[in-house]
Amino acid sequence: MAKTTVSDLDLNGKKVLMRVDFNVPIKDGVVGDTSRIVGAIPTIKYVIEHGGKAVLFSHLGRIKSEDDKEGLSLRPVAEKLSELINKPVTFVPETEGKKLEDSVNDMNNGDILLVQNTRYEDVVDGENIKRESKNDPKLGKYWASLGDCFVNDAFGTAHREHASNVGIARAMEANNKPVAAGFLMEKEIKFIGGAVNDPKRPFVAILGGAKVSDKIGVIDNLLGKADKIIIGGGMTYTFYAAKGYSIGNSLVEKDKIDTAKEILQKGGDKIVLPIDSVVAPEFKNDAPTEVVGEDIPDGQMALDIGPKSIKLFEDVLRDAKTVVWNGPMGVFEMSNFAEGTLSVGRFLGDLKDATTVVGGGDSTAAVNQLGVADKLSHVSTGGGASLEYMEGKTLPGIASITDK
Ligand SMILES: Nc1ncnc2c1ncn2[C@@H]1O[C@H](COP(=O)(O)OP(=O)(O)O)[C@@H](O)[C@H]1O
Ligand SMILES: O=C(OP(=O)(O)O)[C@H](O)COP(=O)(O)O
Ligand SMILES: [Mg+2]
Repeated sequence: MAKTTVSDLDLNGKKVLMRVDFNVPIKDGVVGDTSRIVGAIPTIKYVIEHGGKAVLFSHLGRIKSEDDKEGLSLRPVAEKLSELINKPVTFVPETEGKKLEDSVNDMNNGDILLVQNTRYEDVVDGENIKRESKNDPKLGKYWASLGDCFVNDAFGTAHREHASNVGIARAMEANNKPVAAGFLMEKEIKFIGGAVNDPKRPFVAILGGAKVSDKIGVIDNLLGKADKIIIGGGMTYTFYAAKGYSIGNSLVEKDKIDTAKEILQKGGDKIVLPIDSVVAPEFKNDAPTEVVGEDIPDGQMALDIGPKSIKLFEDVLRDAKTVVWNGPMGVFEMSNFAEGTLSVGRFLGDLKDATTVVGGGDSTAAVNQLGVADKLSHVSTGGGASLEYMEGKTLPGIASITDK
């Protein structure tokens, strides 16, 4: 890679600002899947073992109001990191101010500090101003002023142009301070880059999850590359709406229905949609469930693909030689809506002679829950990031790392 990496830096005694992607599943204050934390540990260890002071930044979830903040504190992640790396981790519950500055200045070589969720800066005094997510240059400049160099190891966030990745990098470069990639970033770029260049065919992409408007655009590009594109999960119902099916209270992004129509027209029978769904009247694991066909009844929401869809998808995947999967097939965090996701994961684990790539914070959690991660070719910490990288897009998080 023609990018500066952490091993090119002089770290001894330096305040090393690091962007990591610790956007991990948390339920009732307890961290679920730890892949993204574990993934960043080699770089963190390298920094502290070379005498650096590691100052970590990450986002967690999406903050739209003051009420979102408490449940999206990074404190449980600091505790989990400390347990996994077997060292104390200082957590600073603020994203700016004297306490943060003093805490950084008080660090000794080899210390680790985690700053509060960078998206706390999206809502200031109750106003949703998106300082972090819209990359307010003043914020990047402020954070950059806290350190001597910047290491970006957040591959999962590389498709975002935010203050805590691109903003810090630009401000650092403006002051002639180094900006480098971490080892996870390096590893992901190497693998994802090769995964779909000249793929062995049939090449099947599976797209699900909940980030419909983010990821629907990728399908258009994948149409030119993949032999089949399976749509599942929350992505399904925007396509159902485009086909004129009723969708009840299922997840839908209305302003993407036209995009879905265009994709269906262009893709023809390349696009494979679920033919049945598990529905419930409420977003709750103990709500009564029912399997329905392509029309979702009023008052019901579709929370998983049904058994016929699982069979259909398996038939499409059976001969595949390359499979790329991002986004769960249902709300797998609730056991009654997990079967679709777990079945697809199991099937991929058993596919013979195929390159299988699974990406995304939540999809990774699902394959780890199943214990099939070892049977896959690559499990990526990035969902949206790996999809956009495969499309051949320049990811802002990567572009902002200094060229060698
Ligand atoms: N039918 C559905 N309705 C609502 N949410 C869904 C549905 N299917 C999947 N999801 C949700 O999608 C989320 C994951 O989506 P996403 O973040 O795009 O995937 P990844 O993290 O793997 O990239 C999960 O939290 C899951 O509960
Ligand atoms: O979890 C993430 O992406 P993913 O859900 O596509 O795997 C990244 O941390 C990016 O999060 P964002 O989509 O809220 O910017
Ligand atoms: Mg996710």
